[in-house]
Parts: sequence; C-alpha cells; structure tokens
Amino acid sequence: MTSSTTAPAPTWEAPLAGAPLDATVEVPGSKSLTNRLLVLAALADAPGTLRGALRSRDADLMIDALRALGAGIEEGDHPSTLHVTPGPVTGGTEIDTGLAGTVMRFLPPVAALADGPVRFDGDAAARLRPMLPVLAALRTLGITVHDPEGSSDSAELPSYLPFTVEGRGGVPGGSVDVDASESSQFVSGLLLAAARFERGLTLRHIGATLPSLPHIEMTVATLRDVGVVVDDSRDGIWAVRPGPITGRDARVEPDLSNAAPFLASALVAGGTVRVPGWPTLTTQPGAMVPELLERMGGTFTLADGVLSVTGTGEIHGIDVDLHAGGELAPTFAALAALADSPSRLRGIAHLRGHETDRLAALAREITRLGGQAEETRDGLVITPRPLHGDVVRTYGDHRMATSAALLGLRVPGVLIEDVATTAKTLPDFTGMWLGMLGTAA
Ligand SMILES: O=C(O)C1=C[C@@H](OP(=O)(O)O)[C@@H](O)[C@H](O)C1
Ligand SMILES: C=C(OP(=O)(O)O)C(=O)O
Repeated sequence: MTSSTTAPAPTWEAPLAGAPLDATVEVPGSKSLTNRLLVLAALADAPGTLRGALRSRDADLMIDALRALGAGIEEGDHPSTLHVTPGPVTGGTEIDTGLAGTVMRFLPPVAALADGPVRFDGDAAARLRPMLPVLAALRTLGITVHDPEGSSDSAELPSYLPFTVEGRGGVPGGSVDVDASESSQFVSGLLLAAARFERGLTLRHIGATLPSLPHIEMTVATLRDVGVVVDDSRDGIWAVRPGPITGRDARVEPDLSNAAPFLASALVAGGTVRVPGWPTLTTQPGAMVPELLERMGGTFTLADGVLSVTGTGEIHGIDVDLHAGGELAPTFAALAALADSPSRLRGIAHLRGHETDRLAALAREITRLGGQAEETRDGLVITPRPLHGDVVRTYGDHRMATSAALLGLRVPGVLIEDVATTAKTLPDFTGMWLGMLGTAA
C-alpha cells in the first residue's frame, strides 16, 4: 500500500551563537567573475587559465555548458584551477541552465555563434525567470530563437525557458535597444559575446531603472582585461568593437556577496569575523558590505587584504537603496529583522525575478518566525519583533538559506529546509558556518 503523505523535507537546525565570534573565513571565488571569465576564455583566441575559480552548482553548469558548446575545460592541480582551450562554437546540443541566471542569460548570445541549434532548459523555478529581452535582442541581431517544440518560423518569441537558439555560424551584430530593468544580466550576456559579432554591438538600455550597475561594470572591466574595446562613456549605452578576445591567465577574487552573511554574523553574535583576500579595488557589489554593516552598528578595518568586521550584538535599522547590489538584500533583511529599529530596503523590485520572488519569500519567512516584514512596490519594510523558531522555507534559493542561518544565530529552533540549496554558489556553506562558530571564544 502506498501512502498519500509525502515525507517532510529534511531540515538543518541553524546553530545558535553561544559566544562572541573570533573567526577567519576563507570565501571561495566570485560566481559572477568565474562565470564571466569562463565565457571569455571559451571565446578567446588562445588557451587561458583561471585560478581561484568558484566550484559550485552555477560554476559547474557553466563549465558543462561551455564544454557542450565546444570549449575544452580541464581541472589543474586544484579544482579551482581551470585550463580553458577555446574551440569553434558548436551547435546541435542542449544546455542545462539549472537555476543560474548567469548561464541562462550569458549563453544564448554565445549559442548564436554556434553552427547549429542549441536548446536551453533548466530547473522548474528557472522557467519563471525573465528571458525575453535577451532573446528579442538576438532576433533584432538576425538570430532565430523559438520554442523548442514549435517551428523555427514562428513569429512568437519565447519569454521564458525552454527555448532554442538557431546558431548559424556567426552573428551580424549591430545596434539593439534592451529593457534591462528586470536584470542587468541581459546587458552583460550580450556584451560578453559581442566582440565576436561581425559588426560588434551597440546596446542601449531603454527601461526606467537599471539594477546591478556594478555587475555591468564588471562585464566591461573583464572585457577590457582581454583586449576588447568597449565604449561606456554615455549613460545607458555600451558599444563593443568587433575583434579578438585574448586568451590569458586570470585570478578570481573571493565572492564578496557570499562573504556578506559571515561578516554580518559579527553584528548578530558580537565579536569579529575576518575575510582574507578582500580586494582594494573591485567591481563586485559586495564592496558596499562593510559600509552598510557600519551603518547598522558594526565597525570594520581593511589591512593587508584582510577585512575585519566587529560587532557588539546591537544592530540598528537601516533605510537603504540596494538596486546596485540586490543580491545582498537577503543578508540585510535578516539583520533588519534582528535590529533595534525598523528598516526599509528599496530599489529592489527586480528581486521578484531572482531564484524565487525574493521579496515575497523574505516577507513570508520573516513573518513565519514572528517578525513583521511587508512588501512595498520596490522592496521591504521590516519592523523588528521578538522572533521564535520554525521551519524556514528556502524555495531553492541559496541566499534564503544563508539569510535564515543568520537569524538562527540568535533565534533558537530555526530549521532550514533544503540547506543544500546553498551549493548553487557555496557548496560547503554548513561546514564554513560551523567552522566560523567553532572558533568562538
Ligand atoms: O551578472 C551577474 O553576475 C549578476 C547580476 C545580478 O543580477 P540581476 O541584475 O538580475 O540582479 C546579480 O543579482 C546576480 O547574482 C549576478
Ligand atoms: C540573483 C542571483 O543569482 P543568479 O546569478 O542566478 O541571477 C544571486 O546569486 O543572488
């Protein structure tokens, strides 16, 4: 006899911080840099090597996809060392995007260079993430994109995964208008492949708002590092000149957005958390974390590449526009729920198209624990209330899990559903978290 009840999903009990922290946390490579450098290395004119690359679900999906498109990618003496040998972009293949925005938005323009069709699909949740602006831009540039079940003559463009890009061995290129108000990745994806388009690309953003500008600046910086000429002198317009992409060796910075929940722990538990390898100059939006933590009651120093954040356990509310670093919002929402005054997170309407609708998910889960969190048109208003333990849902979103772990440092009985979802960008999250607490005084 079969039972109609399904077994409850396994949960992970977030550990309480028993004492002020005194920890040094080595954070693996940046997802955003790793996946940009992999794409550029695969499109380059000579082999190159990445050192300090992230190895996680998102990075490994990118590696598998680029291999399917014809690149050779071999591990060196450490999994974070990747030797990339470019090859002609080959079609007749399928790409699994998982839930990775960087894979689903960066690779269709690469697939357009292929010599045959490339079918894209991903997780069920990935089928809800906006795709239309990238696909419409490819069509404007002369590439056919269609529903994989439908005809390639169909006039209707898919708005979501799955879809097929009909590579035909080259992209004429030219000018496109793109509404990137739902994701900066639409711009980054087109710019990354654009030097390989016959006439290059001039891309104009036409939406009302543009999120994650640092990530677009990261795209421009990584392109320039491999010899591509990019004109970004006009607001909202990027022009990429056609030309070769240089194969080179590159070192990946630690992921500063993944460092955020660890550093924020110093404010929740008191004590000090240090992250080595902190870059003095970076395009990562995580660069804004130290100042934001300071506004909420912490102090920080940066010496010899080590960022140290110290807290007292006292957290102040914050009113902050996070449109430049929306991926930081789950960390700051958790801090806000533990603060001594209300907070407002603004400028992040586009989080509704992230791994899950993050505004709804954060509001729902903070409320589940007894807190008060309301969605606004473009963010969240969080009013601290005494919290209690419960099962926190993560919706396949790595940052929902890390944000819940932060709450669990102070709130007994926070049970995180599917903590393994952190493997999207941080496969050893629980080990790192316990390690941080294990060094507590
Ligand atoms: O280009 C990138 O590497 C990213 C851009 C941002 O996307 P959105 O602009 O969609 O927020 C960010 O949130 C995401 O985590 C990574
Ligand atoms: C939005 C995120 O990821 P993705 O690259 O899948 O868009 C994120 O990591 O917070």
